[in-house]
Amino acid sequence: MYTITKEVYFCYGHRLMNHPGKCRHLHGHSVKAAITIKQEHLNEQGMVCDFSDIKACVEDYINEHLDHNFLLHKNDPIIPYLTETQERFMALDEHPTAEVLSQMIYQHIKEQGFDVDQVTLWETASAHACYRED
Ligand SMILES: Nc1nc2c(c(=O)[nH]1)N=C([C@H](O)[C@H](O)COP(=O)(O)OP(=O)(O)OP(=O)(O)O)CN2
Ligand SMILES: [Zn+2]
Repeated sequence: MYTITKEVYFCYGHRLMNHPGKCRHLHGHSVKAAITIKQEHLNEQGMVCDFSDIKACVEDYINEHLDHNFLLHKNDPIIPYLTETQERFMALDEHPTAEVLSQMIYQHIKEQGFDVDQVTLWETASAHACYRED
């Protein structure tokens, strides 16, 4: 089994509404997502796939949904204010944790037909979450 990993970088604001500590406050992160694709056999170019194919697969999704966006739980009380002032945000059914964002990116890549192994989201230099299936 071969795997390759492409890193992409973006940033977002969020808060974790039920967090008992500082993360319940509005704050932001500049993050790295590491996307790993797997293949049993290499293609005619000797690759799992081109690194640039992975970037092309995720960059529109990240720019449209995650990058420089405010990622909030759908019950966050700031949503009416952001709506009223026409600020950008995305309301999620789940809390906007690194785990949930990893799963969202994973799902998108899978839907594009890639054999995705895992997505790891580094939310800070010392903390990351990973989503994989199997
Ligand atoms: N399992 C998770 N725990 C936490 C998440 C998460 O997404 N999944 N997110 C947060 C905060 O949003 C933020 O990432 C803070 O993380 P943390 O590492 O606690 O913050 P610091 O960088 O300030 O860490 P220090 O090592 O204390 O400097 C919290 N938990
Ligand atoms: Zn955070």
